[in-house]
Amino acid sequence: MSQFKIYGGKKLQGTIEPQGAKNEALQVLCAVLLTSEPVTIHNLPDIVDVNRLIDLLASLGVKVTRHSPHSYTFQADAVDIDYLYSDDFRRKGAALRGSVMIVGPLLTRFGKGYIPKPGGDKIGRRRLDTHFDGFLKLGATLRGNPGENFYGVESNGRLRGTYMLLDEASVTGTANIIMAAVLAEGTTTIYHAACEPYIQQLCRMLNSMGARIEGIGSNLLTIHGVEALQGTTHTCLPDMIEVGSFIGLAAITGSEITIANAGVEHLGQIPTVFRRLGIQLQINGDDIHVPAHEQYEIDTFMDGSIMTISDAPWPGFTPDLLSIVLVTATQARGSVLIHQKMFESRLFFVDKLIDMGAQIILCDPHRATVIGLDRRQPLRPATMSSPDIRAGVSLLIAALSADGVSTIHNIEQIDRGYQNIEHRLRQLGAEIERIG
Ligand SMILES: CC(=O)N[C@H]1[C@@H](OP(=O)(O)OP(=O)(O)OC[C@H]2O[C@@H](n3ccc(=O)[nH]c3=O)[C@H](O)[C@@H]2O)O[C@H](CO)[C@@H](O)[C@@H]1O
Ligand SMILES: C=C(OP(=O)(O)O)C(=O)O
Repeated sequence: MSQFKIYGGKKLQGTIEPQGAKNEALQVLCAVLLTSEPVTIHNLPDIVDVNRLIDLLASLGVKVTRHSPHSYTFQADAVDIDYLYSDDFRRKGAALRGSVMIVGPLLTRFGKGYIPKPGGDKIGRRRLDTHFDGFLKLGATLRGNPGENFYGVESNGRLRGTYMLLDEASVTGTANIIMAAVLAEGTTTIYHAACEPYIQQLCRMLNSMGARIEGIGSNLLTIHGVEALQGTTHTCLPDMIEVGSFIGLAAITGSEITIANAGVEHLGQIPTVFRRLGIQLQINGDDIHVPAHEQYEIDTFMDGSIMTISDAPWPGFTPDLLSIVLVTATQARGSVLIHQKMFESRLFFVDKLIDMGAQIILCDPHRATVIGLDRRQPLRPATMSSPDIRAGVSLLIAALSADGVSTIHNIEQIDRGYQNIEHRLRQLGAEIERIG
């Protein structure tokens, strides 16, 4: 297992550009299975999860042409459905969360879709009920044995459009059901749909392939099924989670950083939430300039009560940035309650920050109160291990702000979602070494 050695306490400076969005990439890659024609995708992040999914597609018989690390053409004109029965598939499919989204396209186009219990971060229970309830409503039947951690759906003939109210606005669940419904017979209405920019982008791509999806950006989607889809070219948006990560990094290290081509119009609540921590953000066109902050002061609510930052399905604040907000708050002036509503085990990493000298009270698995140090004392360097992708980057940010040498183990978690991060941060002046 590899490690980062970080020589922290230095101010950084310069311009950094976000990679393409990981969670969008995982959706649109699965969508290539919906047509036999070529689909070209640009701005794919060169990260472990995306490369694993591309490898899985290739194993399924999809022709993969790599133009650059970020641009590929895929052609699913000879899909090998028998691969779904192989041990290799059980292994590769289980390695990442995003692989679950091959089920919808395979089911609707080939009449069967299977998936081993997918991987991804260990951040609490991550159920798949929404996905499978949706497939069943479209007329599929369950096959396989959930006890064996292998789930399958099959259909005899074309899926049939219907009305469905999702039990929760699951991001990958909505994407999976949309992809199944675009080729179903008749009209599907999905209420309580997730509508993250990832989903909006998927819907735009599918419409450019000939799908008929209405209501994009809302929680009520109407999908008129079509017989077949054609090829297209699609470009992924900048990764909003990277944008938020860089804002937090700039503030806590007191660095002046410009985030170029940040996809500002797609960031939703992200700038507002960081501004509530007292961070100034200057938006110049599509760039975000974060000036060097000697201090930043957490706002209170209008009535003077303590600020709470919590996650919610889009257009609420994404859960994937709460760990970054939390670490950024440790050097602010003032206090904030971080309330992680969606995931049960995503805040446990705060014990590492407490070891580094941060003042945090973990109230329960979902809530932590941060009492900002107002830079009275820097965080202390530490040796730690990255429990999940976002906690990993939060610890990396903490280490960059700490005076001295820190080590982070299990950085494979960070590599899942951040492209060549040490190289990009070194260009801002960070001192980071990868060992192993
Ligand atoms: C590959 C990918 O795209 N992963 C993202 C996707 O995961 P994923 O699609 O797996 O996450 P879901 O949206 O299904 O659910 C995430 C968690 O939130 C809970 N939940 C969800 C919706 C809701 O209305 N109420 C609720 O409590 C679920 O029970 C679950 O515990 O969306 C998550 C939520 O934005 C992100 O953290 C992940 O980065
Ligand atoms: C939780 C995340 O990823 P995944 O769903 O792939 O585990 C994330 O990107 O923060």
